[in-house]
Amino acid sequence: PELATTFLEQPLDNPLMNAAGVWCTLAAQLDALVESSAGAAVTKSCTLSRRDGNPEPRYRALPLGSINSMGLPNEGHVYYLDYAACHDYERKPLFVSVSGLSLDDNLTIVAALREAVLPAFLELNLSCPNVEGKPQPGYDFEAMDQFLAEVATAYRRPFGVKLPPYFDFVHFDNAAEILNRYDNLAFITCINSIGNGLVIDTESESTVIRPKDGFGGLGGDYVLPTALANVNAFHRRCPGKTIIGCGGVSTGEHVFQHLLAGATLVQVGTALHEEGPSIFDRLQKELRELMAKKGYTRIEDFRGRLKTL
Ligand SMILES: O=C(O)c1[nH]c(=O)[nH]c(=O)c1I
Repeated sequence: PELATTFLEQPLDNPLMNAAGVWCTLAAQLDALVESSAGAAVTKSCTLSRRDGNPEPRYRALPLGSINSMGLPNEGHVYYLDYAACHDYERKPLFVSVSGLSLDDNLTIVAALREAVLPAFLELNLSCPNVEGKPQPGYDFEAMDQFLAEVATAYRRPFGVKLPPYFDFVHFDNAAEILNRYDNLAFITCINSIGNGLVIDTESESTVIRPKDGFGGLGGDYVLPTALANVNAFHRRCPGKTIIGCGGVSTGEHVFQHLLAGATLVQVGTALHEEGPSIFDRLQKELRELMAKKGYTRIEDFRGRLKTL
């Protein structure tokens, strides 16, 4: 079976990539992703200036996934624009994730990305749940609409957004109605971590991460059904846009389910953090085996064809 696919008319060897924030904060990590069999790569969400992020421990792997409150540690937007300027786009696409701390910061970063005239894809992160005192725009529809109006106008080129998970059909409807207003908003990445979960260690009777009294974003097995729901909800509501699935992927079967739900590309976070970039070989092998068993030769044979009862 063939895993080759296209994204915004660009050819990719396969639909797999990292989730923003995982294995992508430093150039050496990004180089490892470019060397790996991932079909594409995305940079750590960046702010205007470099940030240390939250105090450690701020990430914890768990039997069923992970919890994190990294606090947006990154090298500042220029570092990632420089990386994007040196990337070989013939080899695989590169996405630049942007999560400015204000609308003005986002506009400054987006303007710099546009001035650089690079083939990189902008993934505007509206869903970081871990910066104290900063509510995430994805849960404030007025703010989200304002951010998108200004960024869409300033950037003028195709871009995408990284959304938080929603849990209510009215929220799916309201978010989709906003996204559909922007013609150059070309792709939607669902989902970011499920924000502000609390993991308790019974033996020590304590939280397991330091920031925010132990509250942090959940990833891994915990979030797969929510991720699939958000992928399918926006696939149904935004027919003109491309969906990137993210959340709960650790096997080829999970990749298959995201594609069935309507995703075009599939991002891997927690499992990549734990297994390393060789995971992309395993996921492709498992996906090919599943496709062969089902008699599919290409991704378009089943992508978006989830049946209902
Ligand atoms: O804490 C983080 O750095 C972080 N952590 C997440 O789980 N999602 C995000 O978008 C971000 I910007």
